[in-house]
Amino acid sequence: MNFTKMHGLGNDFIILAGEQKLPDNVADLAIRLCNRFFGIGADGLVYILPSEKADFKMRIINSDGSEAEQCGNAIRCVAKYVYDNGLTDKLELTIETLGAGVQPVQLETAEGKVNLVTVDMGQPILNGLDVPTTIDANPVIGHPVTVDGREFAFTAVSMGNPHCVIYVDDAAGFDLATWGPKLEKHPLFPRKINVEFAKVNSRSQVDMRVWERGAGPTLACGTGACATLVSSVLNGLTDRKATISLAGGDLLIDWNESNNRIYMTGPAALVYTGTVE
Ligand SMILES: N[C@@H](CCC[C@H](N)C(=O)O)C(=O)O
Repeated sequence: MNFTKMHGLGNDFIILAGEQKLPDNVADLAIRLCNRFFGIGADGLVYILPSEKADFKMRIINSDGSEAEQCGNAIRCVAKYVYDNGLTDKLELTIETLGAGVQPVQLETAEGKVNLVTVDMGQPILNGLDVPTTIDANPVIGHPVTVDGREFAFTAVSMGNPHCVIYVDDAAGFDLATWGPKLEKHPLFPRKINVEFAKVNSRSQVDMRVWERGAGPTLACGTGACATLVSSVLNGLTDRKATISLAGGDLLIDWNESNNRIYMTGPAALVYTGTVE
């Protein structure tokens, strides 16, 4: 198999293109290829497929073999891949996702290659049962969740995939490994959840660290950055446009007031191409 390794702010992916559909053994393949010791190593396996509704379709399989509905960093990598490899010459295109519909994407190039991508990530889902959580409220803001005797307050947001945002005193120093997996699998979250730990520094800048459903601690999460901005607006902590600073770098997130849509701008990068059996 020919593959391309790419990343969005260090959230890294194995990109496979040229297939017509996902193989039957896609979960096993993702687990094997994403393994950082016995495989190529990545947070997820991404397929670029033909679409009947959009220019391209993207499917994202987490490193544990579970399929996610959407991935903000991967969609930027897909956009760069298709342009840089001559599969399209459009600087404005559409990409179909499993759980967030068809998403319009704008590309910025430097020396003929894509370096910055803005994605229309659509409208956030705030109804608790739809995120999904087990909480029948709309929106779910500052709801308590207790793990091992420690209580956190979370705000629930779906960007096609589920997120809970928790405010902490020190996001960069937060103990993700202890609390992340327990929150990810808490019974309040029937399809598990991506967990963002955020520290608001000003009305236009937030530090965030993430424990991802199906992938663990990653250096960045695009949908998580969108969820963090939405949560921060709902909690009265930031304006509708802010920089979300992740371990791998910054994303600019803009929640448009007139159409309720979220625009994410950030880089995408090629690491290398290769072949694997
Ligand atoms: N890293 C991603 C999200 C990938 C999917 C996630 N782990 C899930 O299971 O929902 C992003 O950049 O959005």
